[in-house]
Amino acid sequence: MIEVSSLSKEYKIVKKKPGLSGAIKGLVSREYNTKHAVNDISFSINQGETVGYIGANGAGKSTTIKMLCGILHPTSGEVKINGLVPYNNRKENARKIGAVFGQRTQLFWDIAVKESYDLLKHIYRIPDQEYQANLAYFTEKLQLDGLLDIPVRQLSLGQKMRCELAAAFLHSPSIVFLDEPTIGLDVSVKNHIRSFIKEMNETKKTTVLLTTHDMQDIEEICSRIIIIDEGRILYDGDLSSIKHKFGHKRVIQFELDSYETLTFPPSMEEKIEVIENKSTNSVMVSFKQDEITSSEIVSYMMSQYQVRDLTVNEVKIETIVKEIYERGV
Ligand SMILES: Nc1ncnc2c1ncn2[C@@H]1O[C@H](COP(=O)(O)OP(=O)(O)OP(=O)(O)O)[C@@H](O)[C@H]1O
Repeated sequence: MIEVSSLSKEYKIVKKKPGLSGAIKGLVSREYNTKHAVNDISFSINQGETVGYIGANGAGKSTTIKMLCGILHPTSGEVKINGLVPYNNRKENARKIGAVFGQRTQLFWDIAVKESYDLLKHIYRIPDQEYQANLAYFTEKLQLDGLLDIPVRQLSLGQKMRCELAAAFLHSPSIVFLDEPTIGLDVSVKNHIRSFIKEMNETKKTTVLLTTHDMQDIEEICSRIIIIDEGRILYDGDLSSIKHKFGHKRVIQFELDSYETLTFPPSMEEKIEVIENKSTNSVMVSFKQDEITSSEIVSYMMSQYQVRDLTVNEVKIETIVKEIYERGV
């Protein structure tokens, strides 16, 4: 379990004075600006939850994750990971958590991947049986065969990220922090990585805290999102309720057999917008979910026309998040 209460982190940034005289004065007396990177945030995450921690560049995501991992001390407030304060118990905390920082590696650059894993086995004191079982499982799931004997520096980005994920899960952590795990990867590797993370959550009940700018990662992995902006929490709740709240517009596309004219009852007509393409017999109906339901529209169309196919398009999470940044919750 992750418990964060009134957590803040300030960075002191030296004010630079202009010119040579400014630089010399700066050697004697320094002035600072204060950056409130994380500003009084509180949340708790239960074992087995999958939470997306999202926000614009510079919102304070990495700073939060670094405090949760124990790398940074907060300026005020507190973090507890399974009852332990991470920055006061770094070693103990490290045994319980796994981390992937998409832009950095925890593998050793010049030695074969398998040798890095062997070192991690010793660092984390992983029992031999557990290590062998995990390694075999990850080799199959992440298709690591053929990569284990290669030095990390020779791997492609996608290969390296698959190896990084295995490294993060090798000691069976109960919580993983994933900071941009799919950055720069092609669609097929992204899918592979997303399904692996989902499977680890479902089978081992690993808690996942995921930071990403790729909203598809969030859609596919997370059931809850926390949105941070300028160090403060803007939204904390499940993905489905925010979609319900903001995803007012839905679109249903119908493919029909040939028909004469398209008509709707007046009570329905005033709640929908219809775009018709007679040449392809396709009809697009858009509507607000709080005014009329998809099933009312679909039932009506099925009763009046020969419907060959239909698709319901959900509003995209990207659109919702953009709207929240722009006008708040
Ligand atoms: N070591 C540091 N010294 C001074 N300021 C810092 C330091 N690290 C981060 N900051 C500032 O704190 C703020 C939050 O940074 P942070 O890296 O936590 O954001 P982020 O949400 O992870 O951004 P990104 O999506 O770009 O990675 C930013 O304004 C950043 O410039």
